[in-house]
Amino acid sequence: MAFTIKQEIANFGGKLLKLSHESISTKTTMDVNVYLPKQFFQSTSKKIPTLYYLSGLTCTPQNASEKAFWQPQADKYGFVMVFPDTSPRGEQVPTDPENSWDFGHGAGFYVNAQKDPYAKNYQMFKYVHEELPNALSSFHYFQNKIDFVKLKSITGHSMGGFGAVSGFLKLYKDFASCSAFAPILAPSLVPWGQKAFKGYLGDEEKKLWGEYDPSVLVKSVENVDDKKILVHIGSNDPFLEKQLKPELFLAACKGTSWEKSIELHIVDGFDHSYYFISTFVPEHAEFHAKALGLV
Ligand SMILES: N[C@@H](CCC(=O)N[C@@H](CSC=O)C(=O)NCC(=O)O)C(=O)O
Repeated sequence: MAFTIKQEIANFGGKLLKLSHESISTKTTMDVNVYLPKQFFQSTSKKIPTLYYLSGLTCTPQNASEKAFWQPQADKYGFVMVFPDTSPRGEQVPTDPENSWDFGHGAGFYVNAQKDPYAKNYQMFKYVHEELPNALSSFHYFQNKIDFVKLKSITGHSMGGFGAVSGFLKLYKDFASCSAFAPILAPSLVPWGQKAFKGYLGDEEKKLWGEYDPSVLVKSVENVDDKKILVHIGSNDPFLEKQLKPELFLAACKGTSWEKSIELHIVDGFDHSYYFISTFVPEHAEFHAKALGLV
């Protein structure tokens, strides 16, 4: 499917492209930002790997593009950044009946909805993990110089941190590495996750909840390649105790192949914002660059 280039912006050593395309999965127009590092504009025989960044509640592709400062890191190591949107949007797309910001528009939770009226559009897992990488691969602008499908890693923030870890565990072989900032890692047990899973997957479908919940997935996905998951959470995060609850995820990992593979850092004084995220982006960039064979 073709992309429309809405804006092409010189940024650090490369370019930020603001794209949109018609999605088959969501049946809507989807926005996505792609940062092309300086290496894209130099002659290279090797394909450039990709780091996908999944944003949190209320975000569009702009939040992280403007405030996370991934771009200088992408230039430093030579990876492409992809910033997808967080949900389908538009007047015809149903949203939260309560009009709250934790469900519906801007809150697709990276699952494939099964419940009406959301199932028609909220197919974000399929969109992010299948449709988008394949569509980007065939976009002529990129001249086949980028590997969007086979050489990729994933990261994200909050709802997007959940999406990154959930997607990584479900598609273990597809990703070189995974990290997350303030992720929701036990969604079935916290209010944001319960509301989203109930609305998109159904209250009666607890088995389906487990197919996305990282705290359930770690019990069945074998970490055969001894991959690590890097996580940072601020000690002053207002959502730490009610929504993030990293202790539940650590407890779930106990006795599994993931027990020694979660590198969790609770960092003193930081909150939930992009001031926190941008502080630790360089550490996450290096972590992914190593796994992608760039250092
Ligand atoms: N209602 C507020 C707060 C919403 C918020 O904090 N959103 C976070 C993600 S929370 C978990 O997924 C966020 O990333 N906000 C965008 C930002 O640029 O900080 C609001 O609407 O901002």
